[in-house]
Amino acid sequence: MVLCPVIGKLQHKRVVLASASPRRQEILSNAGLRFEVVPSRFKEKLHKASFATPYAYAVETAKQKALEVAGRMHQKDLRAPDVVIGADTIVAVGAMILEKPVDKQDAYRMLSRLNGKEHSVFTGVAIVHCCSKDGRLDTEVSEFYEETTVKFSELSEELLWEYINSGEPMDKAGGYGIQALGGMLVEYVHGDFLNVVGFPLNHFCKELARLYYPPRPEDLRRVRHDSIPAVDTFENLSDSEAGGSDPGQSAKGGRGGEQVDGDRSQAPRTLDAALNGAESRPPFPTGLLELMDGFKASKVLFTACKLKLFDVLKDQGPLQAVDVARKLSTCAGRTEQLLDVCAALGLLEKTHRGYGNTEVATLHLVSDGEHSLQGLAEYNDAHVWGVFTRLGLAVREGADQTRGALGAMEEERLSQSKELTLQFMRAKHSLSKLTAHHVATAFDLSRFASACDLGGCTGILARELAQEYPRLQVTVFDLPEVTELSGGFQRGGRQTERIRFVPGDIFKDSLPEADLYVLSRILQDWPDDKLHKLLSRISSSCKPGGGLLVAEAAAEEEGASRSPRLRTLSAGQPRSADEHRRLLQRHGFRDVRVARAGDLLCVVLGTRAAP
Ligand SMILES: O=c1[nH]cc([C@@H]2O[C@H](COP(=O)(O)OP(=O)(O)OP(=O)(O)O)[C@@H](O)[C@H]2O)c(=O)[nH]1
Repeated sequence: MVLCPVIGKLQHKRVVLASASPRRQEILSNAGLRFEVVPSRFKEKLHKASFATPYAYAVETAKQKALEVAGRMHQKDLRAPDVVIGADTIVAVGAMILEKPVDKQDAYRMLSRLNGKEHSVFTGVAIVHCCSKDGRLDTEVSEFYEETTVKFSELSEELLWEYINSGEPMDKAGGYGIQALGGMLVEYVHGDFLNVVGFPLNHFCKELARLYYPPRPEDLRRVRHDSIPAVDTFENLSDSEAGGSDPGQSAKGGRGGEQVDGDRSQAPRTLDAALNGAESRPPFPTGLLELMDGFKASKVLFTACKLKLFDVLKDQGPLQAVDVARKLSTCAGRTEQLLDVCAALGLLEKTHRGYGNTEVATLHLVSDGEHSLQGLAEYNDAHVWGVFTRLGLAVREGADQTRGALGAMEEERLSQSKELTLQFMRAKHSLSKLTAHHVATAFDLSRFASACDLGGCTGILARELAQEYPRLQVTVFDLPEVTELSGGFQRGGRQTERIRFVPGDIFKDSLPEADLYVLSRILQDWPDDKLHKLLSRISSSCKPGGGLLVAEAAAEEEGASRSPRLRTLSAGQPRSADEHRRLLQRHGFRDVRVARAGDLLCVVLGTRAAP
């Protein structure tokens, strides 16, 4: 959702953030901006002494970063993006400029200089509007800076070294990260906090408002002495009331770009006629192009996982591309390309010390992490990818065939090797870890004394149920080859005493007795005949007053994001709340209630009526 209409103004443009800083990426994506990340290769080596002020240096560096990316992209594709955003954050103590420390001693020098004193943090920002005409790149640059004052407490040598040894200072201007451990060093902040973190979002929105909304005459009178709109100006704007425009037009309308030297009254250079005629061109189809390229991004992620790239970087990173290639025994040139794309996708951070995992990679892509999704990536690469290549055939041959694609895969899995079963289990295990808590808590299940998770695989949901409901006994019912391997996924814990694994086939064997039956992400994989067979078996085993809890991918109209639909495309359309309700009612369940569980699932609970 885009709250702020000025951010929305960039929605149909191809926007590029020319920065490798994960903080900038986070600030802008949190604000609802959709953009690509192309880290700048501009070397931050401008001659500081030649700038009259520290902020002039930051603004010029930001501009050069953005222009380098615009130029490179234009050269490569002969088509530059619409907008390139560059930024540069520095710390200034008097006239001295501090950037990112090069090593621990450097970090120590910086932090000692800041110790017990007040300093300024400047972020220079450049918004470059690009236009290609006759193979030539034309740019219009708007630039500004923001200043925030920060004061450090008096800190002991011991504390400074402890902080330096945490590793946090190394990729941060001035050698500290105010948003993390570095926040403990800070006594006060005057000004925009996000500016210290790396991007002055508020000023950026004001700048967009200035560029995209030409002033009405009464506004001109009101803001005559300050061309930057007040905060409420951009917060209250909407397209209809303000008459949005492109910056080329606003430039014609006379609102000037802010100059580095603080002269805000000068108008910026206008773009050539091609940009002024932009109204007649259709909006840039960013979303569509993203869709067309989406498979490439998935394949990059799968390949990096398969090569164990994130594991290597976790243990030994950051590493230069050539060292990564050596460790993975891969081609150096191609490895560097893979690393750069991973950085552009937000999976890696690229700094002068080399490539390292981002937080999301550390959390979800390292194989032995508590929240690892490695198994899912591996399985999607090895199997789901193949299923989707048969999507055309499935669609041509009808819905049952489409559903059959996953069913066929399931059957293929069953007839195949232990390694394939393990791969399937790892995928299900990692996905269940994300959703189990939501499923277990979607309804109050404390009235049930026993539960049976049908197709419960490694028992992740069983564990969550046992943890949530202290008197609940849980049975995990799954195929013998699955229950046999499930031991490898168990870790200790008191609640495991109340969990047992029973081998069996949900379609053939008698179901274990239980007050509550659970089907989590099972129904979606089967064609209708099998699905009804399964529900009718459950209905026969369930005592009156007992329950059936079903968790399935949520349908889009219930507010789910696009991904659940994609995830189940080859297994048919996710059911709506009403369809779920009717399905359970048809099999003898009443009081059917539906709830959302997290972002992905819809959970349904029904009570078995007396026959
Ligand atoms: O409190 C904090 N202060 C600063 C930061 C981060 O520091 C860096 C500043 O470096 P720079 O502006 O040169 O940006 P880079 O990271 O090198 O990326 P570019 O590709 O844009 O050059 C910046 O990442 C801030 O976010 C911080 O995190 N906390």
